[in-house]
Parts: sequence; structure tokens; C-alpha cells
Amino acid sequence: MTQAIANGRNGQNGYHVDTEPESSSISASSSNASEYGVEGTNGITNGTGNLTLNGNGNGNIRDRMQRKKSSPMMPSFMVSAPGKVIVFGEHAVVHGKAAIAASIALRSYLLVTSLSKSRKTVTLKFPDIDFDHSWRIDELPWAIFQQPSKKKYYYSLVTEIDQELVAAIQPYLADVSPDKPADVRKVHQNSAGSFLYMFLSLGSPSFPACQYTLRSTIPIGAGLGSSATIAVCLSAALLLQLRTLSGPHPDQPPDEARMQIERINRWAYVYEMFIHGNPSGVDNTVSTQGKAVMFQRTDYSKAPDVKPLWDFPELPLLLVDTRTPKSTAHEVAKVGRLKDTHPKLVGSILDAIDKVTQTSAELIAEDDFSTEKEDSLRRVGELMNINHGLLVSLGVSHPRLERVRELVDHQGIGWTKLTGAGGGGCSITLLKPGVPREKLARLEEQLDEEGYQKFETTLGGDGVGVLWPAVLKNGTVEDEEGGMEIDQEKFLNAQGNDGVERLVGVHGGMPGEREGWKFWRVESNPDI
Ligand SMILES: Nc1ncnc2c1ncn2[C@@H]1O[C@H](COP(=O)(O)OP(=O)(O)O)[C@@H](O)[C@H]1O
Ligand SMILES: C[C@@](O)(CCOP(=O)(O)O)CC(=O)O
Repeated sequence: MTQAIANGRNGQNGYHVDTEPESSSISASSSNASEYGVEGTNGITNGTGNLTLNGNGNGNIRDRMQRKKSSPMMPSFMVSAPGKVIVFGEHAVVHGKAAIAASIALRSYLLVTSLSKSRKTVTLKFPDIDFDHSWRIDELPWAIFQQPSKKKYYYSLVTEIDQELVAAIQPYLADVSPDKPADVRKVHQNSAGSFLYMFLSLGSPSFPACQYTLRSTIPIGAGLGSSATIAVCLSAALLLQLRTLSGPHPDQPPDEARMQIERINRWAYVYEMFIHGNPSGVDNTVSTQGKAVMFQRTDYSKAPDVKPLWDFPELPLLLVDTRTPKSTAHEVAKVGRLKDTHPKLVGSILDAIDKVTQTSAELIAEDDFSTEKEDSLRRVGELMNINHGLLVSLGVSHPRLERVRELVDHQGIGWTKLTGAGGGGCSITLLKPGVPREKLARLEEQLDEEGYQKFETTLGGDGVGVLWPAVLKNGTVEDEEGGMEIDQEKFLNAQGNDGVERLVGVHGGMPGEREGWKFWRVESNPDI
């Protein structure tokens, strides 16, 4: 049940009391407002049992709002989300088949800084892609987003992008990066459009002025889900600013944590839909939840089936970036066209990929499966090779990916498949046990000479995390008692990926956990 409560100027402040069907026990104000000592700007709580409505839905609320004190600014905070590899099932997953994906240690980091009320602007600062733009909040097209037939809430399940709303955003993209080359400008406008769609859907004209500064250690457009990490970071940040998330905190019951993750994931998917058109949602799901998942979306009007694979093995993987840019939308559309032209044939290739995914899930669930056993690794490796062959037949490989197979598989070093959309991007190799060190060193040299980038990464880390407030102990002279505040300048000045990791990383560039970052942990819930 949803009761939208206007403050007398229908929808002007976007105040609403939401009783989420599947979550009526979780309050919109939740524990974090008090936990973090934040008095919000636009939250009216439910779940407290003391909020009543009169006939026109605004009486008591209006009284209270008139009495509402001016609220202090939110502290700066950070959100982080991991990239992913698809181990089995990319492309087939767009057509309703299962895929297995796992999070990786490379992550995006978003710093949210509040501005004084007089500023009234919202800013995106994405230095990795040289994008910086501000909008005046009160000039944005709120009216159309808040029409009763269009209005969405933090818990809404949005499964398609509304083209009328997209059209309403267009004028606000016109002055985005006017001096950049057309291709760069398109990327910036796409980022801006996705953000505005989510901001306007969730926010209100009274949303606090703020800046979103993003840095990422994930190569862009390489098949490691970089766009999904941004989607997840922005979704979590907005929902936190609206105080519609509880936690994360260490004692949080797993089913409450699951609900928070579900909310973040739903809105991250909206961002991904805007950027990609027809994404399966596997990237944002694994980025939100972390670890590894078996994912399937048979009906695009419903939420996907997501089965966490808590015991996903720590496979010895080599991740290689071809450094050849690709477009996910382009590769997905190519497969779609091939399917339209040869429905039966492509249908059976997609079925075969599904079979590979299912077989691998069964294999790694076997009691005697072990990453120490050659036979176990060989069977997974063979499935990866089959999956790659099927992707080749769908036309989504690339000569640079085939060259990795030549250098690695044909030398007996491992089993390789492309990961993500293909057409460039990255490959993953499952390394054969017992390959001589010299052989591996030669491979690394050769990859380096040919302009490939190699990543050593672990699979299955934490999903979306929050650092609230943005204060960390870095063991430097800048640390005051209680830590060092991460401000925008420090964040922007961090040198390269290592600098970002050292300054704000969830592990601080070291093994183990760093104090400060918190995660919604859902492991112990057997139902998801
Ligand atoms: N570090 C970043 N900063 C800003 N935007 C980014 C960043 N990384 C990715 N993006 C956004 O994501 C898009 C790439 O997404 P996509 O093609 O799906 O690649 P990937 O395979 O990495 O997910 C970029 O065009 C840009 O809009
Ligand atoms: C090809 C696809 O299965 C994965 C795309 O991954 P990426 O954008 O290359 O990280 C598309 C999707 O699942 O939406």
C-alpha cells in the first residue's frame, strides 16, 4: 500500500509515507537516521505507529512540517560497489537463461558531499571520464516525474524506462559537455540522463544540495561491469540520503539486510536500463550483493531469480583486459539480430549455454569438488571452453580475445573464455595446476608486450558498502584522533588506482578488512 502525502502543494515536497508490501516491518526512517545522528531533509517516518492521515491526506503532516526545525547538513559519506566477472552464461542471460557471476576486488567509490542550502544544485563529478556537470535542483522537471500515474517510490519495482520521462530529461542534457567530441559527449549525456532519471524518480525539489564524486579502479567498458558499479553506488547513495535504508550495521538481521540490498538493486537496475537499454540485471545484482550468484530473469516484468552461491570456489583465475573498447549495447543488439534471423539455431545455442551454466553449478556443488583437484579444475575449464566456443558462434568474440586463447590455451596454461559482452573487453583464464613458473612468466611478458593488461583479483568479495561518515584511519599524519576526513580534494587528488585504494579502499590496499566500511551481510539467510 502506498499513501502519497502532498504538503498541500501537491507533490511539491515529495513527502510520502510508504508501506512496502513485502516490508511493512521496516521503517522508512529506519535505524540509520538516529544511528548516524542525521536529521533528514525530507523524511517522514512510517513504522513508528504515530503518523495519522486526515481525509485529504495532509492535515497532521502539514502541522508537523510547519513545526519542523531546520535540519543540519548530512555529513559527507561514501559508498562503494564491486565489479564482476560473468563466469558462465553472458548473452544467454539476456534471453532468459541462467548465468553465474562473481564479484571481484576492483571497485568503484562514490563520495557524497552536502552543500550549503543556498547552493540548490546537484553535481556529478566523474573525473575518470572527464565529466563534471551541475543542475539547479529546483529547475529540474519534477512535475512530470511526480504525476500520480508516473510517481515511483524507493521500494517500487521499475521494469521499464518511461519514454515520456526520458523526453522530459532531454532539455537538461543539452548543455552537458558541449565542447567534447561527439562520442565522449554521448557517454556524458548517457551518464547524466541515467542519473537524472533516478534522481527525479526518487528525489523531490527539496532534495539537499550535494555533489557526487566518483572514482573507480575498474577498467571502463571492459566487461567487468563498471557501469553497474556506478548504478549501485548512486542508487545506494540516493536511498541513504532519503533515509530509506536501515544499516548497514553488524547486528542487522539477514532478512532486513536482504531487503536493503533488494531496494538498492532495483534502482541500480533502472540506471542500467537507461544506459544499456535491455540489460539482464546480472551485473547490478552481483555488484550489490557481492559474492557469487546464479541469476536468471525469465520474465522482464518481474524481479529475477537470484540464488547466492555462498560456497563458490576460489578458482585460480587470470583476468586479462584486451584494452579493446567494446559496447555492451552493440554486442547485445548483435545477438538479438542474429536470433531474429535464425531463431531456432540461435535458440539452441542459447539453450546449450544454459546447459553449460547448469552443469557447472552442479559440478561445483558436488561434495568432492575441490580447487586442489586437477580433475575438478579440468571439468570447470572444459565448460569454460565450451561456453567460449558458443559465444564465438554468436559472433561476440574478437581477434584480441582469440589471441589470448592462442597464447594461453594452446600453450597448455589454462582454459580461457571471454567474460561480459565480448567484442573486446576481458577474458578469464582458469589456470591449470602445476604450470611451471617460467612458463607463466613468459606468458605475462608476452601479454605485456602485446598491450594486454593483466589483473590479479580474487572472486567473491563483499557487495555494496557504506562509509558513514567519510572518515577513515589511514595511519598518516593527516589522521586526527578518530581518523582522517575524506574530503573531495583528497579524493580527487589520490594518484591512480593504488592511491584511491590506499585513501578510501575497503581493504586500504591490504589484505583483510579495514575499519569503517560496513556491508549488508546476508549470508546466513537460507532463503535467498
Ligand atoms: N569510472 C567511471 N566513471 C564514470 N562513468 C563510468 C566509469 N566506469 C564506467 N562508467 C560508465 O559506464 C559505461 C561503460 O559501461 P559498459 O559498457 O557496461 O562497460 P562495462 O563492461 O565496464 O560495464 C561508461 O560509458 C560510463 O558511462
Ligand atoms: C552481455 C551481458 O550478458 C553482460 C554484459 O556485461 P558487461 O556490460 O560487458 O560488463 C549483458 C547483460 O547481461 O545485460
